[in-house]
Amino acid sequence: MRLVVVGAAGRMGRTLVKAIHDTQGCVLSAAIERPGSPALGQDAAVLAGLPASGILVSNDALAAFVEAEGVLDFTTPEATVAFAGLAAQARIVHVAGTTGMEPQHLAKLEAASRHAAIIRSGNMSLGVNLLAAMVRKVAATLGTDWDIEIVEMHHRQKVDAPSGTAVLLGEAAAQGRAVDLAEARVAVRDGQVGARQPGTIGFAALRGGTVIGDHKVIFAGAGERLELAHVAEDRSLFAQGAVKAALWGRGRKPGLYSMADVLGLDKF
Ligand SMILES: NC(=O)C1=CN([C@@H]2O[C@H](COP(=O)(O)OP(=O)(O)OC[C@H]3O[C@@H](n4cnc5c(N)ncnc54)[C@H](OP(=O)(O)O)[C@@H]3O)[C@@H](O)[C@H]2O)C=CC1
Ligand SMILES: O=C(O)C1=N[C@H](C(=O)O)C[C@H](O)C1
Repeated sequence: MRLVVVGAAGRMGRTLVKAIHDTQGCVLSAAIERPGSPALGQDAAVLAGLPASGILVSNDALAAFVEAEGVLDFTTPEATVAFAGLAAQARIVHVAGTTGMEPQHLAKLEAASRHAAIIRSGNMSLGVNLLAAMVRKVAATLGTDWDIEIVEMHHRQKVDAPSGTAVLLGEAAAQGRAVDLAEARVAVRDGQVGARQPGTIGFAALRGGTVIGDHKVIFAGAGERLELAHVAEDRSLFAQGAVKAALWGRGRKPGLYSMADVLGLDKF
């Protein structure tokens, strides 16, 4: 499968180039960065710590997409919306791992998914998607006298909070309780905030050092606590998940899909 990596010089971009190199049946067909990026003209494989491939980083996304079958996109919400439009034009699979997406970005992704398969997830790992399925089940089993709090920690360079994974886990908890996360969510506490409101789902975001991604969902009841956690030890697990998603999406009809679809976890 011919794959383009956008944001190819970023932390995930470099990891994706390596994952494509390591996957039989996949080939890097182009590497894209924004206009003005110092990475333009550099060999994408060399940036990823591999021997030179001859694929030089460029900023002509549409030209790259029409020659490819899929695009792996871990960039920014604005860039991902633009790439979704181009991937729809080129009718190629779009794997969107970008987090911090607001409702207006998601609406545009939804529109683009009428023309091409988009697989979007705040976390492409098997472990987190399995955790989400467990959280949904536990939240459905326990009543609202069990408080739900989601704690995440990431490296100091991360720009969005709460993390996409924390939101994904919050959505799973909200689904389990049959409530709307937008109404139940409490993402900031500072000062005299008053006692915890029953039924809310709280978030706490920690930032520091080089932490790749730690997530914990706490169910706090009277006199006991249940904690479900995931620790990402290497970015390659997200990249491998993204490549798997692209392969799964090849030949699939247009639509907006999730990693749970790719991993067949809906039946869990
Ligand atoms: N779903 C998942 O499993 C995972 C999701 N993520 C998410 O992926 C995203 C990227 O993370 P990370 O790699 O750490 O971030 P980085 O900042 O290291 O990488 C993002 C890259 O995208 C580039 N970029 C930005 N705008 C454009 C554009 N318009 N065209 C082309 N390239 C562009 C940036 O270039 P420049 O720096 O020059 O602006 C940068 O090289 C985040 O939203 C993160 O949360 C991360 C890990 C796993
Ligand atoms: O920015 C990151 O690094 C990560 N982002 C994703 C998120 O926001 O949940 C996934 C992973 O935790 C790493």
